[in-house]
Amino acid sequence: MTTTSARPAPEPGGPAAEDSGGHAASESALELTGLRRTFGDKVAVDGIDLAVPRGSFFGLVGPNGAGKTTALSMATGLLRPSGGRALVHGINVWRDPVAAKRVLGVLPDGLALPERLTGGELLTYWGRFRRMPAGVVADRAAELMRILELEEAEELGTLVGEYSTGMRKKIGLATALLHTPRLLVLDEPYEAVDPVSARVLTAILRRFTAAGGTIIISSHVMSLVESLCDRVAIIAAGSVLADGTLDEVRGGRTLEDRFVELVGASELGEEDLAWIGG
Ligand SMILES: Nc1ncnc2c1ncn2[C@@H]1O[C@H](COP(=O)(O)OP(=O)(O)OP(=O)(O)O)[C@@H](O)[C@H]1O
Repeated sequence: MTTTSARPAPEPGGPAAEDSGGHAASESALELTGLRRTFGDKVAVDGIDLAVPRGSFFGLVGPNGAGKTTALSMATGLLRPSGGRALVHGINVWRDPVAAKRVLGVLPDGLALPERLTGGELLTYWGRFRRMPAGVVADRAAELMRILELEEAEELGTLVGEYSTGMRKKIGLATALLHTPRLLVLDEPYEAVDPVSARVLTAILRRFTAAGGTIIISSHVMSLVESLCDRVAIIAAGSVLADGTLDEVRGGRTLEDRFVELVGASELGEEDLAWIGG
């Protein structure tokens, strides 16, 4: 297990030990160095260092407001860091975003989707946007829609704007998978997804890592992270409190116990909310 230390944060796109192709030779699928983000006086992410080995299934956990979404958004080119660096397979996300996004599949928090397209149209648009051959896009889109049980909605001409929250999650995941990324970064992928679809999602994600891909998920469901992930980081107040293999971080306890121990539990006192229930 490691803990973060306060080290000076390099600037986004700053110097790195890079190869002749301009990309750092890295064993990590994702490497964050001194990554930092402030909003006014608020420090959302406080110079975190994190390395996610290739082929791992990595869980990022932390309480509400810990900085998970902010960190993942900076790591995937969606939010510009105030300082520090993010490398995806050795590619600097903020210096070479096009190359980085080629190997990245992202399911962001609160995904904004074109509302006036059907799911199938969205995948077609997305595939063309990524310059994929039309036939490949059509085949993959049809397969993803079938496996994610969005086929019926497609046949009815349901627009993405009419999708339920779980359906939006699923079509978002399909867009993340379509171009065969090497690193999937999924913010709360299971949120609002029904149990049957969750099983399908798990099978897809396991197949992805079995084929050599790397996955990073954020989640509040500790049992889910324990069952899926081989590596975990616990973050709170913008800092990494622990990271390592699941067993290193748990230290012989459950992940939830370790989480509460590190983050601190708030107890409900006898006098609190005395008015509840009349
Ligand atoms: N656009 C923004 N403007 C101002 N503050 C922000 C903004 N985005 C995030 N924050 C603040 O940064 C901190 C980290 O937020 P973030 O959304 O990254 O947390 P999180 O760990 O993903 O939380 P949750 O588990 O509740 O989704 C919070 O204090 C939040 O209020």
